[in-house]
Amino acid sequence: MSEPEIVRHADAAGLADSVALKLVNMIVQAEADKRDFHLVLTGGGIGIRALEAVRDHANEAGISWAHVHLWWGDERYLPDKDPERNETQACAALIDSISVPSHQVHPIPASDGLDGGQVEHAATRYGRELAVAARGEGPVPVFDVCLLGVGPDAHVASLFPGLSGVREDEASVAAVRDSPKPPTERVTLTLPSIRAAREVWVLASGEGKAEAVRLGLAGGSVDEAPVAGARGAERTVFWVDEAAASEL
Ligand SMILES: O=C1O[C@H](COP(=O)(O)O)[C@@H](O)[C@H](O)[C@H]1O
Repeated sequence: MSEPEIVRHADAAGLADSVALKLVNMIVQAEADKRDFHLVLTGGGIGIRALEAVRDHANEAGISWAHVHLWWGDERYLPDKDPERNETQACAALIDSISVPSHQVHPIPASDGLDGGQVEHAATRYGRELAVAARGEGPVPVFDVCLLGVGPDAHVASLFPGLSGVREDEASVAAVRDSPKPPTERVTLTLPSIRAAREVWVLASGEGKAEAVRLGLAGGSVDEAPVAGARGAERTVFWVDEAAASEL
């Protein structure tokens, strides 16, 4: 696992823009190499803002999305198109405006889908989809970049302090039934899946995230601060604005 690096920007706008530019450049390079690029999306304020910036830069540059696969780090287990779903927000911010092949967009199942409203079944289904994409090379494909927001309570994806999901070390995907942040039911990648990513990028903006960023970089108990366990195989970057960096 890699040691975290910190990239600081003055504010949320600069942070989102810089994340977007870096991502677009990586996608352009992968397309030039004709290599699949697996990107894990996040929900949350700065995560969605970064996707809007990706849309603007990508459309300006006219990039190809032919080899890009989009996954989600977590989802709020709600009906399809619910405005609180991370997928719905990502579609509005980015996906509806780009020409990524639809079979390469891999949303986490919705609560009104094929799983009869059973969040555990939805988690199992997503785990299977990941395994198929990994083509026998592991439980999940090698994600090029895993984007993660972080909550004020130091959660990442839907791995919350003190809940069992943080300690899951076998399954690639976990169901959450008791999220302290609504909705209570969620589906999340587990830490082993996040750590399988080449690069993990934690995005944090605003003073409310300052303590979580401090804990995430201090590398303390993952059970108390799941963000401390968010590390990439090759690179870990904490993209922060000055307010989120105020306790460093
Ligand atoms: O519920 C969630 O929260 C986190 C952080 O969101 P924020 O609005 O406080 O930035 C997000 O990373 C996660 O994907 C989402 O489901």
